[in-house]
Amino acid sequence: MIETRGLTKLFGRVRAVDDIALDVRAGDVYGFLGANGSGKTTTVRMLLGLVLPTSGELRLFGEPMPRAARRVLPRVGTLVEGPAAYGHLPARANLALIDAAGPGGRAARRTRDDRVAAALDQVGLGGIGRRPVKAFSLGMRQRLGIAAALLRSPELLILDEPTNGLDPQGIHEMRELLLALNAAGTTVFVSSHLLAEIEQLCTRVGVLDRGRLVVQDSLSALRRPTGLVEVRTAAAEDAARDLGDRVERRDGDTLWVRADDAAELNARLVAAGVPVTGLVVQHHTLEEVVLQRSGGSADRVPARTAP
Ligand SMILES: Nc1ncnc2c1ncn2[C@@H]1O[C@H](COP(=O)(O)OP(=O)(O)OP(=O)(O)O)[C@@H](O)[C@H]1O
Repeated sequence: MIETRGLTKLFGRVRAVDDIALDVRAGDVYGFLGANGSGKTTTVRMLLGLVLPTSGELRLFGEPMPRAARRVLPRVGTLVEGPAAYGHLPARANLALIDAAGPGGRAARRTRDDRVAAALDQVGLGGIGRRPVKAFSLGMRQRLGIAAALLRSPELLILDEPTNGLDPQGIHEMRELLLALNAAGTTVFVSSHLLAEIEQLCTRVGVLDRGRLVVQDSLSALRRPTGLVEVRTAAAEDAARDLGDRVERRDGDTLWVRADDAAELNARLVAAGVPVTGLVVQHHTLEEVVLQRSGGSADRVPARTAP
């Protein structure tokens, strides 16, 4: 769906995006994670032809961008830098205006009302009535922005920080919405600086650090097992004695044991007469992987140290 090679953008001497090779596949919920100033927005703007790359190649649906923009962009729904809307108009009128600015001519005009109603329904604003957009909460505005992105039933959604400024309830609703759209066949590319959000939402993750793509893999591969299994038992003493130096750490009733096969470990403990009440395979967290492979925040300016 999205493929870049050597994609680079310089602003003067600042390497905002530095030689990145994105690979977003059909069906992905792809999380594009990076600290503030790491280059996410610049990348998204290049994907959409809003900013020209300094060098490198970029394809959407296998077609070169921005050359094929007129063919490609109608297949893409976008939300970049907060949705714009006329505050004095209701949601329906705003979407009708956006729809009218799109391609389609007379045929599109005939089906406009249905399309607008369907998009509002999809984002949970179906019953919103004639309330002007200026009376909307931030969460409702973001949802309206997504509705605008959905008007043409896009195959690919590209969203830049869609949960910015939302409260926990709004973030939860946005996540549910994006998952539902993905389940219905839409590929989703979403940027965020919030690790937990990406971890809960995405199937594949790319991490940008000072313009460079330092991680790109499926979430399940990134969260691979650590090789430790957490064991809970009221007979922790007996378990520790039986397992010997396989026990990495112990805290009260809980032991962390080196084991590649949790079932084998369980069988061994049960055979030794140890009652196991809990057994959890430990996985690396996305946070560990990101911290390991990237430096500090790109826009953090250290204090000058005295000579
Ligand atoms: N038009 C521009 N002119 C000059 N420098 C720019 C321009 N746009 C972005 N930059 C610089 O490029 C770098 C990457 O910025 P970008 O906005 O892409 O990051 P970001 O990851 O989206 O950050 P944020 O999460 O804060 O929006 C930053 O150092 C920024 O200052």
